[in-house]
Amino acid sequence: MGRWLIGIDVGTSGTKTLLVDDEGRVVARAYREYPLETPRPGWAEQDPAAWYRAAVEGVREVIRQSGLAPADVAGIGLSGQMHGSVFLDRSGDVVRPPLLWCDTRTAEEVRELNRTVGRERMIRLAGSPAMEGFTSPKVLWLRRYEPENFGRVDVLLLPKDYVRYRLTGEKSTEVSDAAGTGLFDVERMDWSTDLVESVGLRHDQLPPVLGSADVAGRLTESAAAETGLPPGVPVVAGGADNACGAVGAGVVRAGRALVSIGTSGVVLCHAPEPRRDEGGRVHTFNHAVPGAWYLMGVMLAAGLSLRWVREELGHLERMAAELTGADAYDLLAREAERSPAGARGLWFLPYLNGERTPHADPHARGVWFGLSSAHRREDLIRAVLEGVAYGLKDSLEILRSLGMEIEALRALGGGARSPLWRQILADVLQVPIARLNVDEGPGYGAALLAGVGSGVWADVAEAADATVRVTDRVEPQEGLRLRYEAGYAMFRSLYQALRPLFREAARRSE
Ligand SMILES: Nc1ncnc2c1ncn2[C@@H]1O[C@H](COP(=O)(O)OP(=O)(O)O)[C@@H](O)[C@H]1O
Ligand SMILES: O=C(CO)[C@@H](O)[C@H](O)COP(=O)(O)O
Repeated sequence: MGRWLIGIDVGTSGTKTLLVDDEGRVVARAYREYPLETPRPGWAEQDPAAWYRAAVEGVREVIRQSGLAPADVAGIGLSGQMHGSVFLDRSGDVVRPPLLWCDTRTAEEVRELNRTVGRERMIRLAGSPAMEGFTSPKVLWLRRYEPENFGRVDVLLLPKDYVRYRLTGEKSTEVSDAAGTGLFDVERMDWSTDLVESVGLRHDQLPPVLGSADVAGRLTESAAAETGLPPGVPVVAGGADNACGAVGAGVVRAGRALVSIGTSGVVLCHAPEPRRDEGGRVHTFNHAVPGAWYLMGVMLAAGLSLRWVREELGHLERMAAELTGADAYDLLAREAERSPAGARGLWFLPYLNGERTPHADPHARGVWFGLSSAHRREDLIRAVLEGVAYGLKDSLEILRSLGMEIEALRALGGGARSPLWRQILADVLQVPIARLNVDEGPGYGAALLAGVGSGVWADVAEAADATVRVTDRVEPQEGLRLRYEAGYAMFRSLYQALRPLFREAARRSE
């Protein structure tokens, strides 16, 4: 039996597959994109079959790149975007496209849950109040607007659980993704009867909940034929992308924390006990480390804000990238470097799709504020990078106000690969931003979980300790502290001032 591991991260823009050796070295990687469907404004759906295809092709590609014998693979682990509602019928077919974490159609259902179950009770049981992105309001939405589809639901899975079901034929989930449903008691670590019944589901419509490193099943004959691996390879339960990101960044014990700029933006810290935020601004979810939790604040459009700039304003960079093979994001960052700290008095509110932490406001929208004819394109881009950093500072401040001691943040996600963005993070958040020897995040954490499940490492903390280390740190520049503190105060005031207008604008566009 070989000792090579595969980690598959079922992300929002695409699926990343990694092949890792038993010393934690990444030896091959593959990436397959798929579309994000927006059938109506605020809706976000994907085709689960596309996730599975991307995973299968990813496995084939990493094996091909490495030249490894397929029989040398010891285990597979999965990580995935959280909260998406994969409704399966009795034959295991998808009832309707899942509603994803970034889908905000459920504002009415969120109000209903926070009223009927009670906001405080939701926070105590589920670790967070009901929010548009979570799974439970999606179930209510289905029951209300598509009763026929609701009647066909046999089981509810999360995105990576669906891919694992296709690989193994077993339907299950695990603690870290169960925690993001809004149906799970995060302290008792079991489905909450009250929460499950509040959305009209029965217990038997929810899958068994495993530990993240438990072996959940083995590769079936048909999945083996599709992936090119031998049948019987163990597949571990895996974890939510943020839990796996934490494992893959070594955030596996108290005092460790990370900042991630992917599509979303996250500040997350390890928590040995399930401390809740009574204000419901950050979430308390179960970790992939057994018996542990993590607290996190989530921005909906962190990397997405820069991606939007690239798509809508970055024609030059996209063209240059196509001609020269450079990365359009790198070119945008280079342009932003020409703008000074504070972007010549320009602010950007990164609320393109509403915001979760700290405002829980689906109506908030993006804003450039302070624009004058003196501003240049470079200022517009820098203001976006700074606006995302200010939004992440909101999460950091809340975590600290809850007593979480955070001395430094480990950086993850595509955005954190930019040296300029890392420096801005260090300066705005006033904490050192650490880089790691591996910054693959969730897919890497999933591979480590596969290693634990197949006996390469004794437990999750040991796997992370053996493989993940800090390679360098960006320090905050003391000379910019006051400027960014003033910038942050203005950023916060802007949202407060605009909040009623965001509501008014939403009412007008109904
Ligand atoms: N070179 C770069 N410089 C700055 N930002 C980048 C760079 N490369 C990627 N990004 C940002 O990272 C985001 C994608 O991050 P990633 O971790 O791959 O996201 P996800 O897993 O959510 O799809 C992009 O939307 C972009 O904002
Ligand atoms: O909704 C959340 C966490 O609560 C998101 O973090 C999703 O889990 C996916 O984010 P990306 O990895 O695609 O940015």
